Amino acid sequence: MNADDLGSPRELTGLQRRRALYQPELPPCLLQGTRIRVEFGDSTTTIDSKCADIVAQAFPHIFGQKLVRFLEPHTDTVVSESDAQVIQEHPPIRVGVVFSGRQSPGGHNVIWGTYDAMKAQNPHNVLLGFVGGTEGLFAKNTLEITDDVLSSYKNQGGFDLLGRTVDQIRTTEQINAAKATCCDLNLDGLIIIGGVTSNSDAAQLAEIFAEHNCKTKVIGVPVTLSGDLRNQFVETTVGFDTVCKVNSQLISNVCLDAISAGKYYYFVRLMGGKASHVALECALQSHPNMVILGEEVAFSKLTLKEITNKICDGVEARAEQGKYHGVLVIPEGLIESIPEMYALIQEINNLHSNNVSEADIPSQLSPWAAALFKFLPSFIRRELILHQESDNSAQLSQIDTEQLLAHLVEAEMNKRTKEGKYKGRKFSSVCHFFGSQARGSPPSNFDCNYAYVLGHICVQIIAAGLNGYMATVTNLKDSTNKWRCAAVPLAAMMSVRRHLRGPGAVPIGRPVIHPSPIDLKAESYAVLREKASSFLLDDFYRTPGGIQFEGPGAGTKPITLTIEEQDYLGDIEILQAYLDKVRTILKPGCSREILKASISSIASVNDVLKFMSAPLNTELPLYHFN
Ligand SMILES: O=P(O)(O)OC[C@H]1O[C@](O)(CO)[C@@H](O)[C@@H]1O
Repeated sequence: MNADDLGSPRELTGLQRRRALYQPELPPCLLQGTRIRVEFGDSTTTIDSKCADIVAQAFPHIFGQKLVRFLEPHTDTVVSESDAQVIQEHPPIRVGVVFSGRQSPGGHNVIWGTYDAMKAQNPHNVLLGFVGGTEGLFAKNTLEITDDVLSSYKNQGGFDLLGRTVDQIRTTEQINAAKATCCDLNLDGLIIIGGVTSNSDAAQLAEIFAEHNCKTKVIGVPVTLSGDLRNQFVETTVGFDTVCKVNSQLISNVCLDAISAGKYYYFVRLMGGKASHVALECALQSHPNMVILGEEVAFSKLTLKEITNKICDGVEARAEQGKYHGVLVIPEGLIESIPEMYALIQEINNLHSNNVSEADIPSQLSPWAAALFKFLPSFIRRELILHQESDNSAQLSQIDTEQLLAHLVEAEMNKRTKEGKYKGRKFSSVCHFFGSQARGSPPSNFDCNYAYVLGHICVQIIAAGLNGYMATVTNLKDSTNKWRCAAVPLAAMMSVRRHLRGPGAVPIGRPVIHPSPIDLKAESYAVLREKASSFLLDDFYRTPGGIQFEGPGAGTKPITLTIEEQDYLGDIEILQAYLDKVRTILKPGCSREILKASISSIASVNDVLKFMSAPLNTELPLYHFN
């Protein structure tokens, strides 16, 4: 990457110029300018109480800190004056900000929000961006953020204002370099923008700074498209909303393309890290025929063979209905959830950690792993041994799991054909990986607002002198004026993995913030499973459309369903009821195709609602049946 290309003014298109004019909304507590009430709540331990001792030992300086809320100064409060304060004085401060995670729509607005809040507190405040991500931090490569610098990056996608590199502040050398930079630049605060790994690194840095009496306060901001930094304190991450909306649109386009020609199976893999939040959300939005989540595969311990058979059974069932097209959605983390693949990847990771070269890895695998490795197509073998991610795991974005599955499904379908078990047309597939197509999108209004608010909160955290905290906002499903702003100790989100379950469980590894998996007991997953056979056979495709930033279409989409769960469940129930009702009044001769076309063109749930409450003989809204 050429650092000279970063941070320079961009030539904006008409849409980008309009987007730059969008003014993100702030909740009331942040509208009061500099008069904000800081309220200290309970002391924290950790989200997994069984690890509290280990976390306390690893982070003696930042463990156990209090939860903090930011409120309007006049808010009635039940806490004593010693537990709340309105900071009156704002001497000039110097703050650094760094992108330490993969690009995610909305990241630029964290910087904008930080800048605006700093300038409102004191016009002499200085915000320095580190050019080239964490490597820029180590090398003290800065760009002062000004109105001019920001002007072409407001509400825009990408991370190209500052760029990013290794996403890691972990080795002694890296930590020392970061410390030297913060001391030399006399920083009061360092804001680290990223996901679970970067926020774990932020905690480590905060601990070391506290131990060495370094005055720089370290703050983490939850920004990752994966949506996996989610726990009792964090509802969602910046970028997840946009990425799910864009991917859902892409999937629904693929669905309509598939049904139009009726000849291909589309295998779509979605970027989103180890957890399957993006895949679940997009499946609920677009209703592809099949979706296989990593968490359910891990839970049921499904092998590669079983997954292949499951897909082939779906293909056969559809062929019986004369359908030779379909759409399968998988998360990129699926590969690691398949037990035998997980074990193989672990062996490869261990060899990497022992500095075995990529070329030598195949010959050093254990016999069973070598056998599995040999069975895999050569493109997957090549991808599996690529060098590791910054958290020492496999590079999921580089492993074409959708192509592996398409390859195995085709082989199995050919076998079934030869054996006379499958008599349908030849199986044919097209593969897609949707990653940067969505990741580089202009952020949705939700992500613009969320990121901008988090930037403001970072400044309040630094003004309150807090170290080792994450900026958070809750109540996100409500309008911005009901959002609740807070700061949560990073140590409170940490836990340690265990080897086994139960009393004999042995903790392994150091405490970090782990990605949260899909909760298989959650309502959203239950809906997906309940509708699985309808999705598989009925081509119940849903067209959420592209993001509408303004105008009549802008307010029609909910934020991600996993936050808006209840509203969505209503939506899907209504659609199903609509389908049932349509079926009961179909005139003889109305073809199934027409019915399907009408269902997939439903424009608004309100139309359906109106129809549902009308008498049975009412003419169908929007659609005509022969
Ligand atoms: O584009 P890159 O560098 O391959 O990064 C992709 C990775 O980044 C993430 O978005 C976040 O870690 C993962 O979901 C994905 O595997």
